[in-house]
Amino acid sequence: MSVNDTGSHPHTPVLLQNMSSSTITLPPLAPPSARANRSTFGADTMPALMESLKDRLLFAVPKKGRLYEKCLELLAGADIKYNRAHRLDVALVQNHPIAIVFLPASDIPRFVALGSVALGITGQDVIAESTHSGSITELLPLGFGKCSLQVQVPINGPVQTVEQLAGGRIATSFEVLAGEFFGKVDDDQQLEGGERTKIEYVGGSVEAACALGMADGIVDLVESGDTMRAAGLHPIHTLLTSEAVLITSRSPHPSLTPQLSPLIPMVKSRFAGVIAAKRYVYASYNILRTKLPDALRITPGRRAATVSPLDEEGWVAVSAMVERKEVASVMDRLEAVGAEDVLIFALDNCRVGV
Ligand SMILES: Nc1ncnc2c1ncn2[C@@H]1O[C@H](COP(=O)(O)OP(=O)(O)OP(=O)(O)O)[C@@H](O)[C@H]1O
Ligand SMILES: O=P(O)(O)OC[C@H]1O[C@H](OP(=O)(O)OP(=O)(O)O)[C@H](O)[C@@H]1O
Repeated sequence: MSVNDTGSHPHTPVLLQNMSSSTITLPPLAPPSARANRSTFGADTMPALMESLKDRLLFAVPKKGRLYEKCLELLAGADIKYNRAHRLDVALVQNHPIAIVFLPASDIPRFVALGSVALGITGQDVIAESTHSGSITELLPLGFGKCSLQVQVPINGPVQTVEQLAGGRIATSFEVLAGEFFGKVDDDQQLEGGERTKIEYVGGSVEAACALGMADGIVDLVESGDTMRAAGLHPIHTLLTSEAVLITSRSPHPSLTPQLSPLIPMVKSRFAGVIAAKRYVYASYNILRTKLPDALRITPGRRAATVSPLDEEGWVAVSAMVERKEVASVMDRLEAVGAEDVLIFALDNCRVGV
């Protein structure tokens, strides 16, 4: 994961670099040589594309990496349909006045904060690292891309605390967050001669830095911990936990017209429905009315369970939403209190909030 939110961005899609339309604010241009090599958006294509983006809400989605597939699933679940031409980083949505803009996850906070795009998906880690975090509102946590930003050191090395790392060398893609964190450690430690911890930027494979002798410790993202274990590292401190979030700018761009503004709550509520449908299942069972209190303690439902009389004296049917991750244990416990005909249904979609 490489983060570079402050300077010019060699990977910023040429479409966005070249467009000059009232609908978007322009990031810095890439060097002419870089532009000359990217022939996807010829002079013929550009005006038509710019015209088609007018009166559309621009929505930035990571173009690759850990968040990409999950974002596509979310868009499909929310019935946001688009055609993406080969090599094109902009896709027009067919059934809404929205255009999806595929950007590097680390650039999305900047585009959203500047109002160049109205909505975006990226990781909270990337937002925290961004110089624009103060201009961004998180609308909805998306439940994927969960990871932690940790200080990791060699398992058998001489350094085992962050205090011992003070004055040493740290390799990271998160220069801002690591710099802030070790700045405080340095302030507390007051090393002789005012020595400070050195933060070295690396764009990826950060875990290799200690073995290569370029760092005493690293600051990097960890999910399962497999990468760090394989590199002989272990965590000694967690700077933050993160997941993917739907974001917008704190101060909406003037291009966000009254026609386009309602699309933001619509996308948010559709995404929330897709997330909830993944998180919950629908449980239904029959039980003797005398055992109902025991059963309702197991399946209280989100607001309350639905209880209906059965056409058999003394029996009721119960239905309630249950968290998917708990479903096996819920079924065991229902059986134990006398529930019969326990059925579990997957939800296709729903509107219940998350
Ligand atoms: N191991 C992981 N598990 C879960 N989420 C992760 C993990 N690594 C990264 N992420 C999340 O995905 C985001 C994008 O990371 P990823 O490494 O896929 O970026 P990328 O777009 O490939 O960027 P780069 O080219 O800079 O490496 C991160 O900012 C973080 O929010
Ligand atoms: O705890 P784990 O589940 O093993 O995941 C952690 C790894 O995932 C990320 O890198 P990624 O694989 O995205 O590649 P990168 O090093 O090129 O950024 C991160 O930088 C770690 O290397």
